[in-house]
Amino acid sequence: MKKVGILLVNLGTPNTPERSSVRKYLTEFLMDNRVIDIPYWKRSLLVKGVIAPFRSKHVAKEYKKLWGEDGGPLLVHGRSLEKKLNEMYRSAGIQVTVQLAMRYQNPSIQAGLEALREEQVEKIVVFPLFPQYASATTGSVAQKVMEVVSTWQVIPSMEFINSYHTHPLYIDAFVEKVKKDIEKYKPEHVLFSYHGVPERHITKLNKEVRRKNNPYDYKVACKETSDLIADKLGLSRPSYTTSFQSRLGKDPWIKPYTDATIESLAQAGTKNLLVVSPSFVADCLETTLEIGEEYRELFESLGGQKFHFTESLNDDEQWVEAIFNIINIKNSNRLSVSKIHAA
Ligand SMILES: C=CC1=C(C)c2cc3[nH]c(cc4nc(cc5[nH]c(cc1n2)c(C)c5CCC(=O)O)C(CCC(=O)O)=C4C)c(C)c3C=C
Ligand SMILES: [Fe+2]
Repeated sequence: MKKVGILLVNLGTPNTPERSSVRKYLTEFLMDNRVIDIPYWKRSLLVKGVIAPFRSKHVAKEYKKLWGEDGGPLLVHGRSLEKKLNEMYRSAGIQVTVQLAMRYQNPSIQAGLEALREEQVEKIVVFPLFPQYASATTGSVAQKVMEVVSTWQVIPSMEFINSYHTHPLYIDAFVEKVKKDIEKYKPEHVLFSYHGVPERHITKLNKEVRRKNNPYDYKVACKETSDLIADKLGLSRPSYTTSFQSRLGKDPWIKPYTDATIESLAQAGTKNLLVVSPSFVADCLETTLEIGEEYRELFESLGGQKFHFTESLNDDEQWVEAIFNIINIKNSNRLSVSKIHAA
């Protein structure tokens, strides 16, 4: 069997929670033309002149709330996941090395790939920690990985797992967590809140892949994930909703927006709400603070009484096993081209 390397990739984290590191992180992130897809000169003015210098103050404060001895939440959860997966392969007697990388800042994709090359792996499986495909996340990770390996003399066999938003093991991992919270809190309504993207991203992508219910259309994919989780929980509409959070800037993002949805739910008399965020497989600023603090305050200010949030998958055993089985090294070893789990 070929020696395989797995590159687990999440979004990124500043090196420290200080404003200067956060500014550097935001600059690298938002200068990616898959994230802010406008001409370079405009993006440069906007990001370097406005967003990074101003936003870094507030974001640094937010990171400081969640920063621990071992770094920010995405790094801490990612390292633990990496360790547990390495142990799982070792105990299964499969020769695999798992490396965590971040698309922006550190540990970098370049360092992760080079560590795998040092291990003399013959094949690399890239597993983005983004279940739903988006050009801004999964697409950007794939582009960066290709940029790095394209400089090598020997390009190993590569597999890009570019979507797993309907994979039963990913769905079940969330179902188990939400089921426990439903039993505990007995919410009247479950809100599935995903990170949003600008509408323009989806329009561009749908010009490229012209398929009904295109699985790479992020909005379609998020709704499919919600429906699958809801179905397994025995929930039916209107007792659950899908919405989109974390928008940035003035352009229209995909709707409905989470804040507007929470407002409507509260105004319609919902008192007990559970929020689940399946686009994040690790807790981070956008879950713990945006949902756990901002949206809680919003709901309560409009008469809501009980606001609950389901923790993400982080390094749960069930999630570790799910990744192990989604990647399925024994089968994937026979393949040398990209495999799409969603289609
Ligand atoms: C145009 C801007 C952005 C797009 C498009 C975008 C897409 C996108 N992002 C994630 C996942 C995460 N984003 C996170 C933080 C974050 N996202 C943006 C902007 C865009 N994201 C910013 C500016 C930030 C930084 C924080 C802030 O300023 O609000 C994070 C959390 C990082 C952490 O906590 O350490 C994640 C994860 C997805 C999945 C996605 C598209 C589908
Ligand atoms: Fe984001």
